Formats: sequence, C-alpha cells, structure tokens
Amino acid sequence: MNPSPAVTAPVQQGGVQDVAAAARRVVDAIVRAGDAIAAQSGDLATALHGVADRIDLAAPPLAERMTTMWLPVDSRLHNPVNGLENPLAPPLEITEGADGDVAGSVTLGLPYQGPPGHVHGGISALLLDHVLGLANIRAGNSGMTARLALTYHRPLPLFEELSVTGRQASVDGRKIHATGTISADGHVAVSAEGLFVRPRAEPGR
Ligand SMILES: CCCCC/C=C\C/C=C\C/C=C\C/C=C\CCCC(=O)SCCNC(=O)CCNC(=O)[C@H](O)C(C)(C)COP(=O)(O)OP(=O)(O)OC[C@H]1O[C@@H](n2cnc3c(N)ncnc32)[C@H](O)[C@@H]1OP(=O)(O)O
Repeated sequence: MNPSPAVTAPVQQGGVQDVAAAARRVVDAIVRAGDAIAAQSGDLATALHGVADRIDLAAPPLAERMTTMWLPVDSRLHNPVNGLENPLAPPLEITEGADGDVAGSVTLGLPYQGPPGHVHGGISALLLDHVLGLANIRAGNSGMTARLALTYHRPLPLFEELSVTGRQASVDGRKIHATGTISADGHVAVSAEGLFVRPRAEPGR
C-alpha cells in the first residue's frame, strides 16, 4: 500500500504564517525600492531591528527550537520552499497528485532575480530539489539529495505563474531516481534529474 504522507501543511490565518507573510512583503519591498529608501534608511533599519528584537525576546533557546521543530516531524511548516512559517520560502504552493506525483505553483518577484527579468538559476535548483524530494516522500521511499542535474532550456520569467512538477522514476536499493520540470506558459524552462540516497543512518543521528 502506498503510504503517501501528506507533504503540505494547512494554511492558517492569524498565526506565525501571517508574520512570515509580512516578512516576505518587507523583503520584496526593500528590493523593489532600492535607492528610493536611502534617505529613510536609518529609521527603517531601526524599526526593523525593533521588530527582530521583539521576536528574539520570545524565541526559545536554539537547541530547544531545533528539537521541537522536528517533533512531530513537521518540516512542512518551516522548510525554505513551501514552509508557510518560513519567510525565506517563496512559498511554493504544493498540490499532491493522486498518482503520487507532486506539482507546485509559484510566482517569483524581484528578490529571486538572476538575469534581468528572470529567475536566478539557483532558485530553480532549490524548487526542483524540494519537489523531487517531496515526490519521493509521497512515494514512500526518500533519501538525501546525492546528485541533482539541471538543464536550463530557456530563461524562467519573474512575475508569471510557474509550474513545478516532480515524480519518482525508480528505486534501486538505497538509490532513488526522480525527475522534474519547471514550466512557464506551458513551456518547460528547466528540467531536473536527481539521485537521492537513503542514508545508512538518519541524518543528525
Ligand atoms: C518520513 C515521513 C516524513 C513526512 C514529512 C512530510 C512532509 C515533509 C515536507 C517537507 C519536507 C521538507 C524537506 C524534504 C524535501 C526535500 C529535501 C531536500 C533534500 C536535501 O536538501 S538533502 C541535503 C543535501 N544533501 C546532502 O547533504 C547529502 C550529503 N551526502 C550524504 O549525506 C551522503 O553522501 C549520502 C547519504 C548522499 C550517501 O552516503 P552513503 O554513505 O549512504 O552512500 P554510499 O557511499 O553507501 O553509496 C550508496 C550508493 O549510492 C551511490 N552514490 C552516493 N552518492 C552518490 C553521488 N553523489 N553520485 C552518484 N552516486 C552516488 C554510491 O555509489 C552507492 O552506489 P552502489 O550501491 O551502486 O555502489
């Protein structure tokens, strides 16, 4: 039987997800404004440090957080790709296909820019690594990324909805192969082939 663990977390309003969304908005606004905020930079930096100080005061010790964030295993909330509680996550919106495949949708703005008007290649790698990893989790056989080969077929545009797909291709003992794509406007812009290896011992143990 396919265990197909859920790889998405519920959207919550009024909680940490709202704070993360506001932080993403700040990052986007800073990159968009550029030099236009130079004259207010002192005030703005002080205000933002004030917010960070307030959050830091509430935070538990790092070691405690490092433990509790994995109990129960719920990286669905804090991972840097679709984790709604992580401001670094774009966030990618994941859909779990009935066949075990994973699809994602995201529109990226200026903070993710590489070539003018287009997505930084490392961000494509981030999205694909994650979605291939999720497809493996869904398929019930997952591992650490050992090799990720990307082919950049065409530049990936900012400000347009992107579709990310991932599927497990084959399993050979501890070695797991998965493939995926990122498309814009129905055209594949980036494709990936990944080798994932189930470690002999769980990482961190
Ligand atoms: C459990 C349910 C949880 C449910 C959770 C639900 C939702 C979760 C939601 C979100 C989850 C969030 C994240 C998950 C999604 C994505 C995760 C992203 C993945 C990563 O971001 S992960 C970080 C980057 N990743 C690393 O940090 C790996 C560093 N690395 C190592 O830790 C080791 O390197 C390792 C373990 C890879 C292998 O170590 P090892 O000792 O086990 O392997 P060993 O040497 O025994 O090799 C065995 C066979 O693999 C072949 N092989 C090995 N490596 C190869 C290579 N590079 N190229 C070609 N072949 C290779 C050998 O050639 C041999 O092949 P053969 O058997 O044929 O000889």
